[in-house]
Amino acid sequence: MTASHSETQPTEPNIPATPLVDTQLVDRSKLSKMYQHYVEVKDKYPHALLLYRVGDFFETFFQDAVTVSRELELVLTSKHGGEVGRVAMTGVPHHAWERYTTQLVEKGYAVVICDQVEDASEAVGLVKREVTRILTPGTLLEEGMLKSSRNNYLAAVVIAVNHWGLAYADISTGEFLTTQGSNLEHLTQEIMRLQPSEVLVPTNAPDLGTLLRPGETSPHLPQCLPPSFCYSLRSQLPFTQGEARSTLLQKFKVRSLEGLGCDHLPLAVRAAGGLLEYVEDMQKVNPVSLQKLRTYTITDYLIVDNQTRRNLEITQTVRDGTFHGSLLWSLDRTSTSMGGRALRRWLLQPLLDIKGIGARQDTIQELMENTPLRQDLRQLLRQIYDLERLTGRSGSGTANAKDLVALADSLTRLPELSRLVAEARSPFLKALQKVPTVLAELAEKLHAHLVESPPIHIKEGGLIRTGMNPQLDERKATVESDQQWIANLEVDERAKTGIPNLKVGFNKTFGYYISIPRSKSDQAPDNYIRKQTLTNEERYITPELKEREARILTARDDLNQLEYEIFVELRQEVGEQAEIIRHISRAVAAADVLCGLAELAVQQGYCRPQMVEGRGIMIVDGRHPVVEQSLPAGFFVPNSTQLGREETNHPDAEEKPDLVILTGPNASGKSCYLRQVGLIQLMAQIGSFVPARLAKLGVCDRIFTRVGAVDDLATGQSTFMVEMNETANILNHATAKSLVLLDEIGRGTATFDGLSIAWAVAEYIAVEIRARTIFATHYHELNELSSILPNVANYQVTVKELPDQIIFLHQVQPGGADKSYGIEAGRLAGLPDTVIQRAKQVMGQIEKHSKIAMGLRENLQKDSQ
Ligand SMILES: Nc1ncnc2c1ncn2[C@@H]1O[C@H](COP(=O)(O)OP(=O)(O)OP(=O)(O)O)[C@@H](O)[C@H]1O
Repeated sequence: MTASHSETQPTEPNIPATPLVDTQLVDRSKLSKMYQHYVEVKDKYPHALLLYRVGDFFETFFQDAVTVSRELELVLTSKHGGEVGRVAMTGVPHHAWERYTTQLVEKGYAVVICDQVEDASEAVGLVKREVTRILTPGTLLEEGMLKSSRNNYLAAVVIAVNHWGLAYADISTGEFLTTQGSNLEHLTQEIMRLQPSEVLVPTNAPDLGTLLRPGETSPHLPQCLPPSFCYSLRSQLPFTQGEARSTLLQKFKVRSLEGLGCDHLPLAVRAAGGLLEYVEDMQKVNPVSLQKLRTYTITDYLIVDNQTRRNLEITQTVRDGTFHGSLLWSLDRTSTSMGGRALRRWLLQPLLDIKGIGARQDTIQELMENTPLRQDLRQLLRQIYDLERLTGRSGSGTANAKDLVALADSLTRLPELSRLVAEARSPFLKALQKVPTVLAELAEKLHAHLVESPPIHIKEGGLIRTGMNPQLDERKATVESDQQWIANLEVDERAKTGIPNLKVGFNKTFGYYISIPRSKSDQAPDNYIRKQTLTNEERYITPELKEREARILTARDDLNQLEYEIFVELRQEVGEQAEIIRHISRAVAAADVLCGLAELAVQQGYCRPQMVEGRGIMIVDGRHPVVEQSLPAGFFVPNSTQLGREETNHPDAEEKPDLVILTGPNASGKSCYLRQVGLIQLMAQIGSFVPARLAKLGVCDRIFTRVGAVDDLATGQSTFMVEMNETANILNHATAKSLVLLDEIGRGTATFDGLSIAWAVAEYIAVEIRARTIFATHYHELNELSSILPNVANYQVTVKELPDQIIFLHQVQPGGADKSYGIEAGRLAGLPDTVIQRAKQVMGQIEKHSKIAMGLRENLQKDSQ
């Protein structure tokens, strides 16, 4: 398709550019027709970048041209816009729009695609154009724009003083959930967990519709919303109770919200209703099918705050933010994208409910014990494509024929899957035993209609098999006979003219033509009309050929059109079954996660942790799941853990401390041990088996970590202030059911301040909170606490000291380290000898005069008398 010539003035990049760049300031009456239309569309989408199809390009003008050229590093040029003169312009080839748009959307822009909807060659006057797609970071459907391994969430928040409602949806998979809470800090945490691509915020801002890109601020954005996301400022109206309620009732065709579980949650309703309205608004261009709204409660899950998620490197490493080296990386043995996404969701939302954990464990256990079942299942799962997203694209009318074939192939695997698990006993496998017959029928129908390997384009034919539709077959026969006619023509004309290398060819400009070498052109018969002369050939047409051509092209267009219509009908049928397909997809995803975890448990020798209601954490020979996989087999030194003193009348009321003071030289393995305990607990609460010989774990309500010292330059806070903020957060929120992992506290200030704070924090946790805690420190003075408080114990990571080196044993043993080896580490690192000697001298002096520990003990004993 090309635009009519009058529309595409040649661009002249070298012209000194003072082009017009603002659609608001331009005298519209002086714009040529196409630009007038452009500006009209732009008016409707003032906050999005408008990409406008002109010939083989998507072009953008005025202020958008400046933005697009800056963001995509494209040349900014200009074009004649009519009497007004030149307007700023930049463009991208039409076939590459997805690639360029992805970059813009990733940078936080909304993009509107205005495409030509009629063939430019047939257009009378201005080519007809319409908005065919609106893309915002949270409403993507295109396969190339989404990451298969993670959900792409659109969220909406409603805040009323200290209370909040949060809804979120993944348009590509249909997931739609809502919740509400009464602590704004929880809202922040929940948004951080979800990492939404776009968050809708109702405001009374004057610039409604604005999409704030990550880091951009607005006085209309509530403070509790973390700045690292895209926020879309929306009108308040759809978020009001009345509007939101009726949007939900209408959408889900229910009389009351009771069935959706949110009738008593007004803020959750408002957020969900507002989100739905936004999606429906988009839907005018691209329909989206969302699943039925589900309501959840954040306190039903283990709370892992952002700090802990980062410190425990759950989805990415701290050092360089990569997936490789994260917990998710080490656990992921899934076979499908749906399973990969589900595992990520589970890891970010571990369970509290022992029954729920048990159901997952039972499934893993069955799959571990039944190796053939596990292997066959993994084999079969690998043949299942992304049913969730394929269904989403079908429902929204963006799936192509290849997508439907992939979907049909995957649906065909489901009955095989259910036969495979027919004898299974565990809950997640049983869920696969019944596959609705309608899906097998649908798969059969799709396979029967669609050719095995259809083209990507759906309007150019070649999609539907012969024998499915008599009218289609008739049209195919006509086209085939026409093609045969053309083929015969070449043979006939060669015979007639005696020119052996005469050919019949086709191109877009001239249609069918007869080509003769120039040397033989004098032999061209009289009825040949010369159309084009090339270096070596002459091209002709004949009236007969042209007549036939018109017929052929019409017949082909008719055929393609009918194929397209049949395809769209099939696609709609898939869309109608979206709910059922997605239901089974969720079951497949869960089985895939568990099958992967079973495989992992077998490969790595994990054990099934016994989950209990009490506070005890008992791990025998635990290992760090990631470090272990990064080291050669057998190199990781396992270590055990005992934490969580039970009430004295409890049968398990043995000598388990609540708080462990962990000391040991630099690089001996303190941090590794600390994280290992957190990761084992977290893995256990997603239902996974754990890297240990034996484990008995009381369920935790929250895991807190305070690790390392990183300057938070973004918020301008010093290392020490970050540390204190994080510590304050822990002390204010931890409970006796929490697990607290502290790696160094008080190091960012003067030694005595630091030590005093560390001491007081440890004491407060052990005495007031009684959270299960491991406190790694270089302040050996803290070892004194264990002689004062009964629920504190000392552990150390041991090393072997040789005359000129230290051997790291990585073994955690009872007792406090009596030496810090810091000076030794400095010597090994190459500090000059004189500095080392002097340091030893100074240390000797300090130790001689230090009465910190003794003084504290005396005071505390006095206090307790
Ligand atoms: N149990 C173990 N088995 C084998 N190697 C281990 C073990 N624990 C730790 N390591 C190795 O030792 C390295 C140092 O461990 P880690 O960072 O935990 O030390 P650290 O005591 O916290 O040091 P620092 O006090 O300097 O922070 C790790 O990168 C890891 O490769």
